[in-house]
Amino acid sequence: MPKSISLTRYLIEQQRADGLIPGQLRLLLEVVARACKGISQAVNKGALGNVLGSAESENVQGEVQKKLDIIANEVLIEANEWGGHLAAMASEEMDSIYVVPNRYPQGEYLLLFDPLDGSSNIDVNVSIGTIFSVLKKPEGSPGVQEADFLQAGSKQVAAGYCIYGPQTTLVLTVGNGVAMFTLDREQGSFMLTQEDIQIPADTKEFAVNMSNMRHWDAPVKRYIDECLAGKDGPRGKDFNMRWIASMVADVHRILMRGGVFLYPWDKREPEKAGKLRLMYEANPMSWLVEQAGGAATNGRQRILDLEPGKLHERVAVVLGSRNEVERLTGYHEPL
Ligand SMILES: O=P(O)(O)OC[C@H]1O[C@](O)(COP(=O)(O)O)[C@@H](O)[C@@H]1O
Ligand SMILES: [Mg+2]
Ligand SMILES: [Mg+2]
Repeated sequence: MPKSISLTRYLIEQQRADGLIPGQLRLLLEVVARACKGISQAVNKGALGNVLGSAESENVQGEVQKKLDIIANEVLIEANEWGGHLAAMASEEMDSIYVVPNRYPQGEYLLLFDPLDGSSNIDVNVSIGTIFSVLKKPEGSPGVQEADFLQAGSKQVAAGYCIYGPQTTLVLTVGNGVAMFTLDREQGSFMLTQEDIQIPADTKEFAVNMSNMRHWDAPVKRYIDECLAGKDGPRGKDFNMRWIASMVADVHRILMRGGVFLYPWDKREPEKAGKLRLMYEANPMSWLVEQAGGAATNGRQRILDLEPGKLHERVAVVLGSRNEVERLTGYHEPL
């Protein structure tokens, strides 16, 4: 890998050489990256910037919003609304879609985001992130409505996340493998630090919130019981466990060294398919994981094939090292 390739240069090369990125999409991704730099700065300031703590408001899912949830949402909207590449945006923190105001030029893309993932970790200085997904507005539909967003994850044209951890790192796919860029704070640029990221097919590490074990369905319980049985159990090997409670950080670890991540359906709220949101958490992460050679299902079906019924739809998630995802998916009865 040649040294010193910035995100801008990487995207221009993808546009030129591979024709994978139309000009408007390239500009859109640069704006998202710029917004992430702004969010990273706010995260870094922490208490000094008065950005920690609760905002005393609730989002559409009934979750108490943190100040940084709202700041990150505003940064993303303000950065993206005037550039001319977007028709509308949707966010975990907004009830309905945000249509680009008439005073700005209208573009052909739809941007979805979880502005701040891992909100419970904001105040305790643990890695958090921004997750994003880009879709194309369906052709021929006048204006833009929520229904335009309801496309399967397989229709994404770009997806990624930015993790605010010991380093600020942006991980991206446009359907040509997964590339990673680390923020060089002296230059103010994201620099390419890894290309063609691959998740090993096998692993000895799982990530799940074990405190929910008594609420799980039998196939999930069986899978974890077998991992816990270690060398003496049916798997014949010892497993390690990690749970950061920021999906972005758990998925980042899996992209870096393998592993399997589970947030299954459970009996606490049986009417919900899962905790995580399909359109701006599971879909972008599933595409990244597949592009890195891994797999992602809801226990039965490939996540990228699910047809969303609503913007804030929830989904059960199993993703990561291919053989583990296939094993757990195999434990579920087919539909
Ligand atoms: O606290 P729990 O139940 O373990 O849930 C943790 C999960 O919730 C999330 O924080 C949900 O994301 P938000 O912070 O964006 O709502 C995931 O990132 C994480 O995997
Ligand atoms: Mg989230
Ligand atoms: Mg969030």
